[in-house]
Amino acid sequence: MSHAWGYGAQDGPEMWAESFPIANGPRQSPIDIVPTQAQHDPSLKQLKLKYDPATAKGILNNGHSFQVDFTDDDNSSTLAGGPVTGIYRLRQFHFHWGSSDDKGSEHTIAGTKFPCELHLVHWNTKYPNFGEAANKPDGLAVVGVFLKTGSANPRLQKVLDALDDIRSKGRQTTFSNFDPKTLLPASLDFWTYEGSLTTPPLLESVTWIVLKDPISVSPAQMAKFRSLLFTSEGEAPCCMVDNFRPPQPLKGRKVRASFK
Ligand SMILES: NS(=O)(=O)c1ccc(NC(=S)OCCc2ccsc2)cc1
Ligand SMILES: [Zn+2]
Repeated sequence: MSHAWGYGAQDGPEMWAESFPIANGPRQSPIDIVPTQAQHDPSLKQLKLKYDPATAKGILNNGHSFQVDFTDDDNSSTLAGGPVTGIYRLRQFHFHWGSSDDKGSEHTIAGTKFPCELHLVHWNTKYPNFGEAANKPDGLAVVGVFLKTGSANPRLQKVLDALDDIRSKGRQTTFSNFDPKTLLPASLDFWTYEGSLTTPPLLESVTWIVLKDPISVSPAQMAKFRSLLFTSEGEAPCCMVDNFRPPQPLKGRKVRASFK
């Protein structure tokens, strides 16, 4: 049975539970983060991110977003500290965005939506590989970064310039010598909670680490994201926009803050 899913009226987030019943599970993502209800946890360690630009491999339009993939056969690019135990390896990063600047992020802050959200996806090296880690409760750690409209962000430009080569679903090209740390804000203050993948298979295996501070993106740069297509070459073109899942019920989960 095909588990074809998307973000349209017929195959979007409201329909996903039909093929992926975990969509109504106890630890689904994203969520609305309410800062006044998050508890400062002084036992949370500082986030330790170590990325080697040489591990950047390629950039792919996967029909839902685009992702920059990294070689993850050693501990060259890793996440440690913060809320996690052990070492997690960087697998890929990707984004979610809207058709207009008033929406696009998956997590929201007290109901506020951002035009775009970056996800850096890591897997726990206590498991042999991503696929094995992806279905374990402590298998994945995703760092979320909000993008806020303002001045152009020069650090995004290399990624955005590559989009011309991957306009349609299935297109990919090489993407090398890139340090994703350049995409992060100055402060690594974060909120953290136990959640899931925000797209099918919606596995409840993600420790979410959502940074408090956004990075900037200009309206012209947002237009570049929106120039991508959900569709393959030869199909009627459908703009890749609004590829975000709305916030899901908290179901009693606690959100912790690394800062006061
Ligand atoms: N938006 S998200 O960061 O929660 C996110 C991250 C990764 C994925 N899925 C990936 S990388 O799937 C790779 C294929 C796979 C293998 C085992 S389970 C999925 C989906 C959503
Ligand atoms: Zn994502």
